Amino acid sequence: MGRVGVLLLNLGGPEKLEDVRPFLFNLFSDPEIIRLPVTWLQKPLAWLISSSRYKKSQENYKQIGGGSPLRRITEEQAQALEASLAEKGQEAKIYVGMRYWHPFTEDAIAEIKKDKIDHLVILPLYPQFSISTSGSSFRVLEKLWEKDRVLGNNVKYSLISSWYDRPGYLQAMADLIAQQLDQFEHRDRVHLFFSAHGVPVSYVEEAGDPYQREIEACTALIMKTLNRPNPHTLAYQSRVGPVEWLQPYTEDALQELGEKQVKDVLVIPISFVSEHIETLQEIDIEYREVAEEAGISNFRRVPALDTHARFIDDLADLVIDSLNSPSQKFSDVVRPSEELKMYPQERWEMGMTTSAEVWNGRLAMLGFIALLVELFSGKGILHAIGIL
Ligand SMILES: C=CC1=C(C)c2cc3[nH]c(cc4nc(cc5[nH]c(cc1n2)c(C)c5CCC(=O)O)C(CCC(=O)O)=C4C)c(C)c3C=C
Ligand SMILES: [Fe+2]
Repeated sequence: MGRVGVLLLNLGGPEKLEDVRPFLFNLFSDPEIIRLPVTWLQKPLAWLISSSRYKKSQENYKQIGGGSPLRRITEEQAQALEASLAEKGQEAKIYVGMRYWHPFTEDAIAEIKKDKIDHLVILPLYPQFSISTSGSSFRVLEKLWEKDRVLGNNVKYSLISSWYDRPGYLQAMADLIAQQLDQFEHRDRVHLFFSAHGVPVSYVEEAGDPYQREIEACTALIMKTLNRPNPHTLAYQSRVGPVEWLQPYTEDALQELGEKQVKDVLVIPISFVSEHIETLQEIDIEYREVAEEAGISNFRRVPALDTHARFIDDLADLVIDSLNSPSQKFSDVVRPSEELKMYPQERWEMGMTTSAEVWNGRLAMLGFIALLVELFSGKGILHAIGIL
């Protein structure tokens, strides 16, 4: 098998307040995050949104100590995984590849080439697959493999697209939930509130993103593993922009529980395995306020898995299993197909005619001018709906 490497994929986060704006620019430049009909508009729009959003976003990062803990935690997970693999007799070097901030995926791949890795296991730290997360990182990798002969010829890879149904992951989640439940005075009446990061509805309904299906299956499996009688709800958080996202929204679902006189709520962040801004700021500060105003007096959150021993042990088993079984290719996972429509292609088939392309261009130009006017005047539709 030769030299084995494991590439942990993650989103990345700004480490300092000055990083927030370029981080947001990178994020909104990704066509898997904002799907536009014309590609040339992507960067101007990313510049516009990051320029107008970064101050609000910086305020949130200030509340959690001035930066995202994601790099530190992902590196700790990498170390723990390397140690766990060594204990199981599998030597492997672990690399971290972030999509929108340092250490970037491209830099990790440069290291992998330098270290002459023969077999690379590609493991996203997202339990469930989404076009916007694992899919986007797989696309970056696919392009690198296509472009670079050394990679294409010398580095064999095993691709893991999602792993939300792993027994060790489920058990680790259930253990963390049980530990928190047992700290409530009336533990059987606590409402378990699964909160997943949302995606726009169009990702699921038009582009065929399996994310919602996997989130729902994961919630059911965790409830089964936990084996407690508590009622539960699944809701979606972190909505951005004016389009419809998966529902129910976390804030509405909390309000509804308050109206039903529910007093004890335990929030379980489900789409991510590290603490990050959306657990530390959005849930712990913003949603806590919503809950308390709605009359939920005991509001707690389950901590993220981070380097939980059972979880890391299971990731190590997953890596070993994937080395010994046939792997999917990037093209199996992210090439547009009848079921899964990655950006940009199919949604814009109507744009394949010359006249439609011309009109797309004109409309995009008009839109861009309107955005510039709005940015500088502070008035317009995007301000009215809250995106700027
Ligand atoms: C499974 C997890 C995630 C999905 C799905 C996801 C989709 C998604 N996110 C945005 C917009 C933003 N995401 C931001 C930060 C952020 N998002 C995730 C996870 C998922 N995103 C993480 C782990 C982080 C980083 C957290 C950190 O600690 O820094 C941000 C920036 C933060 C902010 O300004 O609020 C934005 C913006 C979209 C549009 C989207 C799906 C289309
Ligand atoms: Fe996000």
